[in-house]
Amino acid sequence: MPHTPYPFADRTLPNYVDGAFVAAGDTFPLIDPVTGRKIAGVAAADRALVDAAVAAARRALTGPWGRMALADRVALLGRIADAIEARFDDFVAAEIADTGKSLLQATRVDIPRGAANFRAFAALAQARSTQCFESDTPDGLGAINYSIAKPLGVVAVVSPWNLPLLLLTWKVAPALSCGNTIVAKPSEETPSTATLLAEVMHEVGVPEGVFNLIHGFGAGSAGEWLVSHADVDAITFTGESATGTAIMRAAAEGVKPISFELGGKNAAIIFEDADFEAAIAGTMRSVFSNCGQVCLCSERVYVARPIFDRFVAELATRARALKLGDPYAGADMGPLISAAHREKVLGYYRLAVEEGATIVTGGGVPDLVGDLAGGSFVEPTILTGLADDARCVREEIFGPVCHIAPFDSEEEVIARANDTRYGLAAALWTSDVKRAHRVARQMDVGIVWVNEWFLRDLRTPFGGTKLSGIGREGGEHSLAFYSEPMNICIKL
Ligand SMILES: O=C(O)C(=O)/C=C/C=C/O
Repeated sequence: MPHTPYPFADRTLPNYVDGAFVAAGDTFPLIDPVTGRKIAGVAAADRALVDAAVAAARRALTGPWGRMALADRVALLGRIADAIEARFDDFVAAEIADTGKSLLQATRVDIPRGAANFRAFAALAQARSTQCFESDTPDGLGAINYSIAKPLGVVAVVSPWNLPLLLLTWKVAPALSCGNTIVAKPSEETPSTATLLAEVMHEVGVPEGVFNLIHGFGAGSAGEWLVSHADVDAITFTGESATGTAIMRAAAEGVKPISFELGGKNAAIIFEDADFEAAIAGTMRSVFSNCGQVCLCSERVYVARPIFDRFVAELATRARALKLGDPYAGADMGPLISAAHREKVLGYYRLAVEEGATIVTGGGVPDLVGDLAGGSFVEPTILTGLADDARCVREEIFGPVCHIAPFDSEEEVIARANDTRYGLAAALWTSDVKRAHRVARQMDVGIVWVNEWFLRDLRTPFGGTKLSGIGREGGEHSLAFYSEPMNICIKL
């Protein structure tokens, strides 16, 4: 179907430093995962450019941005949201070119959240209050203690390839709303909407140095130089737990605040009294959305034994009906992000068989022809029959796959669902309101959905426990992370 062309076709995506687009130096290829073809080149920031970006961000803290009134900062965030919406089709085309995600996912979730994140944190910053205490003193004259929120300073933002614009702006919006400046490093797989965001910032007049964008990939590149940079004040990262560990080591040197949203091996629990159709539809979304490449996806599904066979059969029927292919030809599900990630997921499909799984559906590569034959597609896959200690049940796969197991009691399924080193999210399906509250509270995760999945109120605490991360984003939790509170005591 006709659609907006990819904005950077056959060009070099530039870095954005101190208000200028910089495309000099080495480049690396940008691959469209639908076809496996190179669609552009990406300018890799060298260490000098990373230094320049951090220095520009430092300078901007004491320039017009640092002196800007809150109302003007809030208005600027609103203009960024307006500009994203004005270029909505460009952002959709860019996000799909980088990821191959479905038109529905890009137009209903990813790009709308880009604007929504800026609007949410403009409103939260505007409404923010601080604390004040009237204090008694021995002389009886009293004192006033009040607190103010100051920016952290220069914030390093390292964002992932699965929800590129959503997750980049989920950090950039609150960081800016609190008066910080930013050096952002998007995933090498998905530089396009981040580069469009830099164009938007430039267009709406965000002062130079406030938002900087650097590209790079692999070890010994921009991302590593950024998170270990001595003049960065804080680091926020969403991505794999192993990368989080490496970033934490780099942050330790300067004792820097870190905000991490990492991996998951999330459970979906379907009780016998669940609304069956809602549970099936909701679990289709929580397993296969974005080709299973969402940290909140359900890779472990537990179904009450009396409805187990019916649930497995129905989910498999619907999984087989998913249309894979070109996002612009109405595909329900696109490819994985890259050939390398496809190899990782296919490795788990093979491992599942070795571990004794029954492959209810999928387990391989779809038979796609023409341009799509070069894409990183895998079949939506449903496994059963694995033991709870199987690697496919314990390790994050990050693909369109789940393992479904029966359970017999509430206590049993809670214990099994919590038996993981991760602790991000859970989805519970039940019609019993008491059970919903009782079971939700016992889940060792940061986020529980009941009879829903990925319904998002941006004011709620968002993040995970254990290997799934450190801290919470969302609402006042983001404002708290991106601020340094200061208490001032006035003797009366
Ligand atoms: O919806 C959000 O705000 C969010 O952070 C989603 C994260 C998904 C990670 O894969």
